[in-house]
Amino acid sequence: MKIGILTSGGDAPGLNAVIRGIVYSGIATGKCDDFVGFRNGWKGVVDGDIVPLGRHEIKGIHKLGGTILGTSRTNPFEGKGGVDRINEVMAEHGIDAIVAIGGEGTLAAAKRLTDAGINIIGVPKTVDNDLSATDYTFGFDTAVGIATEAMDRLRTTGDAHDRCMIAEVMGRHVGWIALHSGMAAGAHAILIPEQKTSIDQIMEWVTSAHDRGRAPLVVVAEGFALDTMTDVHSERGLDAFGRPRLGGIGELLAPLIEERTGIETRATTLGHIQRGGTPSAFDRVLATRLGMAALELAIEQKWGYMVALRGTDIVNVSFADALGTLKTVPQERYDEAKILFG
Ligand SMILES: Nc1ncnc2c1ncn2[C@@H]1O[C@H](COP(=O)(O)OP(=O)(O)O)[C@@H](O)[C@H]1O
Ligand SMILES: O=P(O)(O)OC[C@H]1O[C@](O)(COP(=O)(O)O)[C@@H](O)[C@@H]1O
Ligand SMILES: [Mg+2]
Repeated sequence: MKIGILTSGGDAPGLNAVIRGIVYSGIATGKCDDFVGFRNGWKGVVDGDIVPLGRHEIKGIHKLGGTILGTSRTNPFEGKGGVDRINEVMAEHGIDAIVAIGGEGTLAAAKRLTDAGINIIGVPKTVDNDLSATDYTFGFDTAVGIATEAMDRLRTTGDAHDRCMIAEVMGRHVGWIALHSGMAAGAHAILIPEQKTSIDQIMEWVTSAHDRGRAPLVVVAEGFALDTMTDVHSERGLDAFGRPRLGGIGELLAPLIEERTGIETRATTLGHIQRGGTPSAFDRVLATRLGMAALELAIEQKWGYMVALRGTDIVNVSFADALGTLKTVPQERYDEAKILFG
């Protein structure tokens, strides 16, 4: 069997470890030794942009951030794409199956293509950790680690100047990165999309921390909205799929907090730093195991399934069951964190 691998959507630390896990386990078990990579996500499938993937290409890549294959947010049904074109490219290159490593967007496309008869296995990826079918996605632990380290640094400069520091993190429409990095850094307030909050409440938390002699740290997820806002804060237009590009809520909150509390306030948006660089050990192990399990699924020809983490086990979930609902931060996880606010 010849397997083509692609990485699609926003990159996440651990993508290379998945690629290595698939190829290496295929070769090591003797189950498959014929792999190629599609460059830049679905774009490479549609364009027939294909590179060899052998032992040489995957050597040591589990330690590297980004993806050796490149990624994009290309929709495989748009432009010259579509089922016929993809079948044509696969036949031309003798490719029997695709392993698609991506988030909910990539996997939604994978489901449509599988329904049309193309052999696809999925591997879930996102720093946002918002896929409901898996307990954790690789990339999340690394992003939380980077954000936590940044917040530790924001706290020392905040302390030195007696300022309120706002750290804005990624996560799109969920607050997982904010919740975990905020708890790890000991934030005085964590603002997430799942919990609309008033400026008065934020002011109360900031003032109470400051009254105890602390330099308040406020962690805000990019998708957070104040209770007075009708929509998320977006000032950079739409992405290729027509979704609002998020970012900037921290800068919006800073003058409001400063004005109401009288405490000098600075905002830092961590942005793509959270997705760059070397994956954590946890993410390398998770990504490698997911890659190995994806290879097994392909050998079993379980098309239309993705691998997922449940507890400490790697399990299989059908695309149909995996897609649909976002994994948001449950009320009890927020309530637990909130006890330590202020
Ligand atoms: N329902 C869908 N059908 C077909 N293609 C889709 C669908 N949803 C998303 N895509 C395509 O997949 C790309 C990757 O999805 P995106 O959400 O950007 O990243 P991720 O895979 O990380 O969630 C999108 O830019 C879009 O072109
Ligand atoms: O890299 P871009 O296109 O600016 O997108 C930023 C978005 O990508 C993410 O980092 C990851 O999202 P996906 O996993 O859906 O690709 C979000 O947290 C963020 O909102
Ligand atoms: Mg997505």
